[in-house]
Amino acid sequence: MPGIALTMADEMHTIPEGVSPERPQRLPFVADRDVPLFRAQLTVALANHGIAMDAAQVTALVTHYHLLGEANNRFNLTRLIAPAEAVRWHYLDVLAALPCLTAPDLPDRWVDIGSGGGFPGLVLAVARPDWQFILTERRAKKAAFLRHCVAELDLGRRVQVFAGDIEPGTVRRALSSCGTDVSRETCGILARAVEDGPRRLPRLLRVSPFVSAAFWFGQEDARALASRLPPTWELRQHHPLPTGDRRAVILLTRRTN
Ligand SMILES: C[S@@+](CC[C@H](N)C(=O)[O-])C[C@H]1O[C@@H](n2cnc3c(N)ncnc32)[C@H](O)[C@@H]1O
Repeated sequence: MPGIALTMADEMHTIPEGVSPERPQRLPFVADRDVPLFRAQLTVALANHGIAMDAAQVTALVTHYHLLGEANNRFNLTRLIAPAEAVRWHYLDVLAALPCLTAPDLPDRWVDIGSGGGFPGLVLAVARPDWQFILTERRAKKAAFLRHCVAELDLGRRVQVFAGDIEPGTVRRALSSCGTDVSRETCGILARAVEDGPRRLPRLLRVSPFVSAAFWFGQEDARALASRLPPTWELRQHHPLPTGDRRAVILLTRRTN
C-alpha cells in the first residue's frame, strides 16, 4: 500500500493512507496501551527491513517513544504518536537511511537541524553508538525535551543539544559552543521535515565544517533542492525509503577538487 509522502512541516504531516480522516487529529498517548504495542510493531518493522539492533538499542527506542508520548500529551511534538504510525513514519523512516550513511568516508559527527522530538538525530544516536551528534532546536520546550531524552538514555557523552536558531550566520558559533573546533573538525548535516528546507538548507552547506549532508525529502523537495545546490556540492546518493512513495534520503557531499 503506497504511503503518502510526508511534507516539510510537522504540522502538515499528511495522514498515512488507511488512517481515517474522521479520526481526531491527535489521540492522547496512553503508556500502558501504546508502549507494548510500539515495541511489538517496532520489532516486526526492524526484522522486515533487515535493520539489525540489539535488545538494548530496541529498549532505548521504546524509552524514547514513551518519553515522546508523555511529552506529547503536554505540548505538541508530533501528530504521529499512535504506535503503528510512529513506528513507520518516524522510527523506520529514520533507520532505513542507515545503509546510505555508513560509508567509511562519511563523517561520524552529525549536526541535526531542527530535531523536534529527536528525528533523525536522536534515533540515529541510538542506532550508531560510535557516532557523535549535536541536536539543534530553536524551540526551548523541544530543546528541553531533547536534553531530558539524552539524560534518560545516557547519551550525554556523545550527544549534545543546542537550543537556538541555526542559520548560516550563527551555525559556527553554535557548533563551537558545543565543543566543536570549527577550524579543524568536519561534520555532516542532517535534516528531516524542516520548514522550507529546500530553500533554507542549501545556505547552511556553504558553512565550512560541513562536508556531507543527508536530507529526508519527498520528490518535490528533492527536485527543488537540486536547483539550489551550491556549486561546490554534489549529489552522492538518492536513497529511497520504504516509508512513502518516492520518499528518499538525499545524500550530498562537498566536492574535494
Ligand atoms: C516540522 S519539525 C520536524 C522535527 C523533526 N526533524 C522531525 O523530523 O520530526 C521542524 C523542527 O525544526 C525546528 N527548526 C526549524 N528551523 C530551525 C532552525 N533554523 N534552527 C533550529 N531549529 C529549527 C522547529 O522548531 C521544529 O521543531
